Amino acid sequence: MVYTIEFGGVEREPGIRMLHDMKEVVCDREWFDSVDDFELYYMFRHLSMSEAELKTINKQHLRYDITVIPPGMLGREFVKTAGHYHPNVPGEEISYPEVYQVLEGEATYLLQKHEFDDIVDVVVIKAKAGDIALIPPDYGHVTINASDEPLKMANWVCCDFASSYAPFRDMAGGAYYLLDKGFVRNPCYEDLPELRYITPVDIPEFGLECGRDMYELVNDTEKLRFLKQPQDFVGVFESIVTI
Ligand SMILES: O=P(O)(O)OC[C@H]1O[C@](O)(CO)[C@@H](O)[C@@H]1O
Repeated sequence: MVYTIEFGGVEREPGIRMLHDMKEVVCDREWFDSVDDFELYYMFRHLSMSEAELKTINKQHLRYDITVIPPGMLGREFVKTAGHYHPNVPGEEISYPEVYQVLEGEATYLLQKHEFDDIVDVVVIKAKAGDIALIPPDYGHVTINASDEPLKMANWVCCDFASSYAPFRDMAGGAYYLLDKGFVRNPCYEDLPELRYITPVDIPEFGLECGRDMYELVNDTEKLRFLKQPQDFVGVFESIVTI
């Protein structure tokens, strides 16, 4: 039976990420080779509470999604998303950012920044229900559910681009794996910086407040312009990532 959620009074069917979609990025290869395929997480994209709001969201080139990641282990590793980067905004030297909010459960976000062939920064944000986690431009990201409850999270993102999964696939996953014994380095990456931990914060410039449902920004989409024109908000991104 398909796992569904209700949003805006409508039952929604998900896109489903299967274990086999994650073939290249799972740490525990022995475990991977020993199990049959199964459903890992559920992606409900292009959501809105009403048709009128969907029109507003589409007109603004935005997308509001919900993702549900049931708890579980991929062998020794906690269940996670495939990991992706976003492309640069056309004509700019900066990539599209994204913002997540945990709706239920707990998330561990792993963010990593490339400069040429090097990873120059790796950041962990641990977030609980209500918390906001901003993915600044130029950071690839993975979401991990390291709890024993389902993780339900929302995101706002610009809908004008396709995510890039290849950098994570080519390196057998993110810079660090979160195993039952804690974070370990992914040996495919050379010269990794130490993990940095930052905490979820309110971002008043973007109308984002921990504990306040960020879907409400559908009524104030100007606040979400940073998702489409991040080049105008570089100072705000810098202040958040250095906290
Ligand atoms: O498997 P992916 O594409 O990394 O997706 C995880 C979630 O991230 C998003 O792509 C947003 O970045 C959601 O639409 C999706 O549900």
